[in-house]
Amino acid sequence: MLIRTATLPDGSQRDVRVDGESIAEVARDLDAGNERVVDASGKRLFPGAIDVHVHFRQPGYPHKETWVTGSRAAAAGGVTTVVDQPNTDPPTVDGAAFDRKREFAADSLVDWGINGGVTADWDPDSLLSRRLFALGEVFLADSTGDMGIDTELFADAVDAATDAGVPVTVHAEDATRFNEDARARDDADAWSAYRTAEAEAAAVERACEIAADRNARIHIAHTSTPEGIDIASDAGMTTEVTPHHLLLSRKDLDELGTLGRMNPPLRRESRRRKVYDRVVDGTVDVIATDHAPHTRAEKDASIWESPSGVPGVETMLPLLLAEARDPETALSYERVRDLTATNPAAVFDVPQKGVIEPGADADLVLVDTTETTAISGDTLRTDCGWTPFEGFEGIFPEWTMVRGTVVYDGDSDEPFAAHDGQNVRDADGELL
Ligand SMILES: O=C1C[C@@H](C(=O)O)NC(=O)N1
Repeated sequence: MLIRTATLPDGSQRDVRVDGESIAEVARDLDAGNERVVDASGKRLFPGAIDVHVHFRQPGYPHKETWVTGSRAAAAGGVTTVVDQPNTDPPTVDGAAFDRKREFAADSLVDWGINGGVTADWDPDSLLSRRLFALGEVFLADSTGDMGIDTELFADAVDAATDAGVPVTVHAEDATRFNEDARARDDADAWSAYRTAEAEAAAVERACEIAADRNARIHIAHTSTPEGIDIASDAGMTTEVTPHHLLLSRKDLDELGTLGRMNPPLRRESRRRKVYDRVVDGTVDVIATDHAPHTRAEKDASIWESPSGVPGVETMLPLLLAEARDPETALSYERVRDLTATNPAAVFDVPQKGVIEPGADADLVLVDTTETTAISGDTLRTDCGWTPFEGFEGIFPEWTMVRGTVVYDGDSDEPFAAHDGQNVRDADGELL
């Protein structure tokens, strides 16, 4: 396929030739051979997004999401690689559980990686002998799945992963810093009052100290506070922010109710703005969704009983593109590309993804940034059927390509192609 006159994220116009699964050429005025030509003039072409933090719920909870519905949601949102987290049933804490999850991942329309987790009864030897994407999210406090561990076990896990050459991602909250007084309340904001910003900052600090003592590098998942971001960044570690911590705050909880409960929770508007600044200025490395679907019926409970988590894989890139288009924000299309594709590929060492360059995987997303659509839970592909971003404007893909195959075509009556997503390759081009 020859994609003609596409506007790349940096504003330059190029032709992009796709040959098989890879990008063959990126240049001006390429001659068309015997191939399909797509006129992309006036449209923008992005590298497919790499969402390094999704919960696709299989095995264990297929009523919340499956690899089929989750990966369709990803493709419809311009995400061409997803990385699944270990809090499934069974939890992905040994080699057998990894192998079992791999069978479900075979249903994925987009490329994928599988993370391994840590619990008191994990089996590091068998787990780390598998081709993990990363060890993580390692939970330093309980969340969905109750996989919180203490810092001693965390230190052992960092040692084991570092010896095996596997990156570590951390869910950093310190439950000893939660505000027990908030337990007396029953409004939706009580969750944010309970799981405090200080609890995140303290856990980030401790995790970074443990890593630094070992000369190891860790990646802090879904940082929700400027304090947490700054501590990690000053310690030379990488950070990730979710779209919900970037765009929503405690002031939205009146309307969201328990749909706005997640871990870490939404923060005050003043903190959200500072998180946004750090996303714009390059302090934050990665945007990832923490796509954590639960059914509406499950969420429809008291703030203390409702499960934590919101869906997000389908709306991340559309929301960020709408932010970049808005002249009132300082977010650029180039920065969106870096946060969603180039940086996650660099942080996790997946060099064949995240860039539009000859030799890279042809993971591409074409968008028309002149058109926005109001986001609605009714039309999203995630099986949970709701979104915390109801009514927000998004710029959705016209089509999404994974390794040369258009897996999602928004103009078609049958938008999803049959396609086998693959485990991403490691730096040597070997299948993970
Ligand atoms: O850490 C997590 C886990 C996730 C889930 O539901 O799996 N939901 C969250 O809100 N945070």
